[in-house]
Amino acid sequence: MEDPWQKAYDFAVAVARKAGEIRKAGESEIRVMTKSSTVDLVTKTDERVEKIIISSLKEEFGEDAHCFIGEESVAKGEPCVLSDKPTWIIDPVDGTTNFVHGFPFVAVSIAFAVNKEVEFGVVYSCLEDKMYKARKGKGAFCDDEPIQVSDMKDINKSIIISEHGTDRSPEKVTKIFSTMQKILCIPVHGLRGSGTAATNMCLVATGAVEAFFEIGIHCWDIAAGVIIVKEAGGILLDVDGGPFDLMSRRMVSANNELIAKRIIKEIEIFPVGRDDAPAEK
Ligand SMILES: Nc1ncnc2c1ncn2[C@@H]1O[C@H](CO)[C@@H](O)[C@H]1OP(=O)(O)O
Ligand SMILES: [Mg+2]
Repeated sequence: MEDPWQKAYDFAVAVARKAGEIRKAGESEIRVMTKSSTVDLVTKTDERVEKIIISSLKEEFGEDAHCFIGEESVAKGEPCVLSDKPTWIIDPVDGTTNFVHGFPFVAVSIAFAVNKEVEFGVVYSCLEDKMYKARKGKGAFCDDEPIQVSDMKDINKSIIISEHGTDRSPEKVTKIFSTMQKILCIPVHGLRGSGTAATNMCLVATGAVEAFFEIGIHCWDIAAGVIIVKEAGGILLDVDGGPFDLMSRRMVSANNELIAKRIIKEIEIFPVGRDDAPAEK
């Protein structure tokens, strides 16, 4: 039987590279704006790159063949609902704050979901020039080399990634730092954060770190990373240990269940609205 999504997968890799190159070339001036708060940044590049990605995909596959969830389109009021229809989930610039400051981890993240399950994902870490990709049942790769999660089972010999997001209300920041303190004091070898969720997940997939968890991320930050981690042999769970839900804005990705569950014991959960929650009137 002909492989139904191979062409889309190959095209996604090409589009991610093209989008990353636009970014690498740089703008003479980065125009920074804010979204939900003064630390939630967006640039004209984010908007421009997302438009280029979506119009390239529409041109290739037809105007109405697929659905789209894109970070900047949702910010402008487009719906963020994952249906059973083939859906592209796009973050044109994951790590916008890094991009604005010249901190060298910025990724383009493109995922494709069918029947609400991610079929393939591509993360182009454009300043490092690393292309991560994975397709359901076909393995995970970095620059065409197979990648595999770490086989570490000992939390005391692990590196864990987390981020602190853009919500700076003291209650949330206190919970985030309390969780980080508890994890550091297990103790673990180290705590890290690249500033991009998509890249963080690829670091789990390559075995550079054992786990990455965050509350507050969005589906477009992690959709491609989800399949890359799974295909590299890792697991995804909710922060309460239940099944992972792409639209819940909560995630633990890890090399194995032992490490994931050990971290989950320390996570102080705080509420965040779902990505697919009905828009407030
Ligand atoms: N409100 C939020 N809380 C936590 N993480 C968020 C967030 N909004 C975006 N992120 C994403 O999480 C990572 C850092 O916390 C980045 O990948 C960032 O994506 P962005 O750069 O596309 O905004
Ligand atoms: Mg993002």
